[in-house]
Amino acid sequence: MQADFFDDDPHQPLFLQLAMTDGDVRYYPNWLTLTDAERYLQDCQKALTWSQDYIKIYGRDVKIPRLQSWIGDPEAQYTYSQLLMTPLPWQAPVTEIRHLCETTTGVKFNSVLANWYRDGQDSMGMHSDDEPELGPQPTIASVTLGEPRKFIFKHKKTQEKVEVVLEHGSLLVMQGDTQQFWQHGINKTKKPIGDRINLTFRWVYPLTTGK
Ligand SMILES: O=C(O)CCC(=O)C(=O)O
Ligand SMILES: [Fe+2]
Repeated sequence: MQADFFDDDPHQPLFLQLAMTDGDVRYYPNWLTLTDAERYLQDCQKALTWSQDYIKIYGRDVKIPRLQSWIGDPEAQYTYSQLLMTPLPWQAPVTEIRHLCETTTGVKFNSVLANWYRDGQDSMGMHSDDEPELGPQPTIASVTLGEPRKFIFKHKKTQEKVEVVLEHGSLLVMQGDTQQFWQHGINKTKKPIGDRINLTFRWVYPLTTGK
């Protein structure tokens, strides 16, 4: 990973600005203390309602390779890979982490997609979080708890790749034009690895009915 370290505001945690054109991605290692990260990992595993959803690929229903939970304010309905997700109510661990994300980024979040990668065979295909309900330049705050995984960015036009290992207790913030120009994802790995929970906080604009 190529990056510059930023420490311009002593009241804000340190972050690395990833070296990439057409995008704005910041990585905050050790964003949470180890004690908090451990506690949040266990609390999220226990407290959230997890399900293995299906997505349509070429007209067929395919089980996604991870568990998910969609949480948010009631109006924050969201389509993910053609799946309309109605949010579950906020719960203690995610509400706390949401406030920490809002403090670090200076933006508000009304929903979170939680992903549970149970082992190396769980993954996330390359995609952009560019659904219309997220607006043109969404800020997405992505918190990692548990096993570190390699996060891959791929530029949509130049195919350029940028990789960053997302560590336990870290925060990744994607903003500006990042979703317009880049895809991101997590590959499977044969390494014997354990659980990772990722929380991606978003602001979802309520869908208009066209009336
Ligand atoms: O697990 C991750 O780090 C990525 C999750 C992600 O890209 C998403 O939920 O849209
Ligand atoms: Fe994503």
